[in-house]
Amino acid sequence: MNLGSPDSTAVPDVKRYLSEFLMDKRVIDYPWLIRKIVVDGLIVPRRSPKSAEAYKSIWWEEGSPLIVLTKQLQAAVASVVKDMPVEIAMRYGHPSPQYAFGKMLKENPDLKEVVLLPLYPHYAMSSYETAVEYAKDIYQKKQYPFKLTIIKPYYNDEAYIDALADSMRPYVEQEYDHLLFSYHGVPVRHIRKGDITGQHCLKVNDCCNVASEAHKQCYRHQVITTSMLVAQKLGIPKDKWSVSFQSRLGREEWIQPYTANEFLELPKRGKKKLLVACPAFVSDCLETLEEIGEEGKHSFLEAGGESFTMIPCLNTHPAWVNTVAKWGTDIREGQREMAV
Ligand SMILES: C=CC1=C(C)c2cc3[nH]c(cc4nc(cc5[nH]c(cc1n2)c(C)c5CCC(=O)O)C(CCC(=O)O)=C4C)c(C)c3C=C
Ligand SMILES: [Fe+2]
Ligand SMILES: [Fe+2]
Repeated sequence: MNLGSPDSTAVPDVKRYLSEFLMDKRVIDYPWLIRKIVVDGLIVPRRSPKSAEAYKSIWWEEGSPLIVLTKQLQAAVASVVKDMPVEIAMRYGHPSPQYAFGKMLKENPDLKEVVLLPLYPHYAMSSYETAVEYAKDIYQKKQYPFKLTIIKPYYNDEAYIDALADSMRPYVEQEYDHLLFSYHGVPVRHIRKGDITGQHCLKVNDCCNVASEAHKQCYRHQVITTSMLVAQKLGIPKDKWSVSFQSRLGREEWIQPYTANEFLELPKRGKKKLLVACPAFVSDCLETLEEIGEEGKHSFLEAGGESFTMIPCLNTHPAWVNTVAKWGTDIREGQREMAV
């Protein structure tokens, strides 16, 4: 299950998509009436034409890159686990979890268990949590006869880290000055709100590096961990990589450092040949192809950078396809460590 995209790059379709996305109470978590005024009264009308232009610049003949790449992942996994049906669903737009569950059940009337893999390695209220809660709601309302098993965030899973490192290795074998892990950002408030202990996140000094139960839901801790494990696996020294956060929306403070600022600062520190990886996204999408690959590249080169290389997301990398297939078969065979 992935995030979803508009049905087309036409402004009305982008409006519909942005409204569904931003009216989600786990994305813009204001009381309903305020959310409605801010989202449908201000953000959506202002943002839709600009967003539609951005989508146009990355759209493929077959459709949105995020949807096309998720379909390609589905086909690749299905070709490995030939005896297990594989479907895709989106949190917003199409296909919905209801469509995917219904299709699987229709084609396999004695279906016993469905394994849901959120295509987000890290826990965030606005990504993993909303996808899972939405699918669970539909599952409960429709009273499907099968069991629903959900894969937990895999940000530190060995097979996931191996696959990510494999996909990045050819790039780090070339000459470069710095590797930037750019993750989708979230508001600072969401990090505090998700702290299950109520006394750890952004309260304890260097919180993300101090062991805590809070890390089960701490996006910042989880993305730092992924970056550290991948850098270790690839043998990249500490001063040659860093983490930053992109895609900020609104005036509120989001977690820092901001990727857009890093693109301006890195050349000043002599980091002129840059590699960028975006592991918050499993499939390349608007936020990687346009925000980083087009806008980000332009601003880094304008600020004195010499070369800018974007490392593709996992997409259909064979190591990732095999990992997903193995998680599915392991769960079917009763090994449940991956499940929530
Ligand atoms: C790690 C995954 C994601 C988190 C966390 C997340 C939080 C988040 N996003 C917005 C607002 C927007 N995000 C948009 C696009 C977008 N976001 C993600 C993933 C996460 N978002 C993806 C994969 C995409 C790309 C979708 C695609 O079709 O390619 C957009 C829409 C595009 C735009 O107008 O910029 C918005 C808006 C918020 C507010 C938020 C956390 C609170
Ligand atoms: Fe987003
Ligand atoms: Fe933390």
